[in-house]
Amino acid sequence: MVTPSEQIEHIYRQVERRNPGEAEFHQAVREVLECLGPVLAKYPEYADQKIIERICEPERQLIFRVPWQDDRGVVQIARGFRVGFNSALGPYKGGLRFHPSVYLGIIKFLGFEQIFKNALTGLPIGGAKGGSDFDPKGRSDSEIMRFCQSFMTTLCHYLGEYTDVPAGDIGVGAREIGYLFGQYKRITNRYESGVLTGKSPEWGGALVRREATGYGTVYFVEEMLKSRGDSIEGKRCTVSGSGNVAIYAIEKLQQLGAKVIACSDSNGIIHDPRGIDLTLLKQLKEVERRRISDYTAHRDASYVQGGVIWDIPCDVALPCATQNELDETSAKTLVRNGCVAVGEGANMPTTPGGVRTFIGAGIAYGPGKAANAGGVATSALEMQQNASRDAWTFEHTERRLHEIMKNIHQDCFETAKEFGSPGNYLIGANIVGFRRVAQAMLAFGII
Ligand SMILES: NC(=O)C1=CN([C@@H]2O[C@H](COP(=O)(O)OP(=O)(O)OC[C@H]3O[C@@H](n4cnc5c(N)ncnc54)[C@H](O)[C@@H]3O)[C@@H](O)[C@H]2O)C=CC1
Ligand SMILES: O=C(O)CCC(=O)C(=O)O
Repeated sequence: MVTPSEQIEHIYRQVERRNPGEAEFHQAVREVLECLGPVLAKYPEYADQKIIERICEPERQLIFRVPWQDDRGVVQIARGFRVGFNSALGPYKGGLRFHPSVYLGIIKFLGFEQIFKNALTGLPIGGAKGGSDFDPKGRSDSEIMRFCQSFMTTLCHYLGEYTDVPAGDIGVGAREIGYLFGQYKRITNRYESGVLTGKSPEWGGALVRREATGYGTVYFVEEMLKSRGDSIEGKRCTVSGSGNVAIYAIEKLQQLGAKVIACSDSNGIIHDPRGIDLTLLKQLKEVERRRISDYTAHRDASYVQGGVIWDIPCDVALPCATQNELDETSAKTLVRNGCVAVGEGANMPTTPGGVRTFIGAGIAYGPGKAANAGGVATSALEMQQNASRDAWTFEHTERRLHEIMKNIHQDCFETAKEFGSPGNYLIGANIVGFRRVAQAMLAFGII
């Protein structure tokens, strides 16, 4: 008789063997699979129908050449990716990442995470991710436009509001979505608003989508603290990154009465004990697209090149930059310094050792697929508005986002309890997301 944990170990070994060299994908799969033992014990039909094995195999994977010309007239060749991982709950949905570190293993880890995250939102969206190893840093506006046009020239054949709906991620914001949408419209001869989300509100985008991931992460942390009789008000917070997710996490933390004392970019960290000046940060990062070190030219704060933000004592830590940015050593430092809550705005920012440290210490740990689901949830709200040719107010959309985040928290909280691990949001999130997808897959038969 093979036990559920032996079955799971066997499946994981198969995934490793079939996807060599994709370390981030292996890490994401292992984390989910390690939570599923009690689920297989309760639902033996999942094993009979090989639901886990099917979920670990993407439904489709596209890799394509993206040739483009730089401002000097030199031809450049990048690689494009789009992985449609699972469409049991709806059309493929997930962002595009433009960053030189992108390869198939990164896109697959992100796409895999997206399956469960999207299921957690309770909205009808499947899981996908895409992107390119194109490096937008230092590129002119016209280079970005030419690259986006070339990228979409190939990708457009695989998209559609009922098929696959990309959005932004690292290196892809409203500017890139504009160029991508323009090219899609030109090639297909269709003004298909619902084919991309994260659009500008002037031409079909949802208000609050820009803010949604950061705001949602803070709402999730607020719920975790509330469940422990605590609140965000007055907390000292550190937020890594200074991109879309970080900026709007800082905004919501400040609105709720917290003080954010540090943020970062890939070069270094800013420590501003009086509290980050958000107007200045937005001007530097969103308008002027500068490095965060320039903050100190305008304000009395310290900049540490290559510093570790998690060394700064705080009550609440929000990793909002990139995968594996918070390791076991940093996790131990945070716990030792009295940190009571961690909310992952980024995807898989904490290494497995770091996650074990947080859970072992009993602090409130909100895993990315639950805590940062507000971004994709608001993308689904953007799709709703596009489908009904409607545009909701900021207040209405933010209220919907807030409700969704509260529901995600509640579902994770209750499910962790149901499976014997109260307070463990990692187990709660993975089981809620997995069970929803698994039930739909069972209903569809072997496809
Ligand atoms: N944009 C969205 O709606 C969503 C984004 N995410 C995740 O949030 C994270 C951040 O994404 P965005 O803010 O959209 O990207 P972005 O491109 O707007 O910003 C990324 C930020 O991270 C910083 N960064 C990158 N590597 C770093 C490192 N090693 N150390 C410190 N800082 C570093 C960059 O300097 C930049 O400030 C990513 O993990 C992304 O997958 C998750 C859910 C939705
Ligand atoms: O809004 C979306 O469709 C995707 C957001 C995303 O890429 C993510 O949740 O990591």
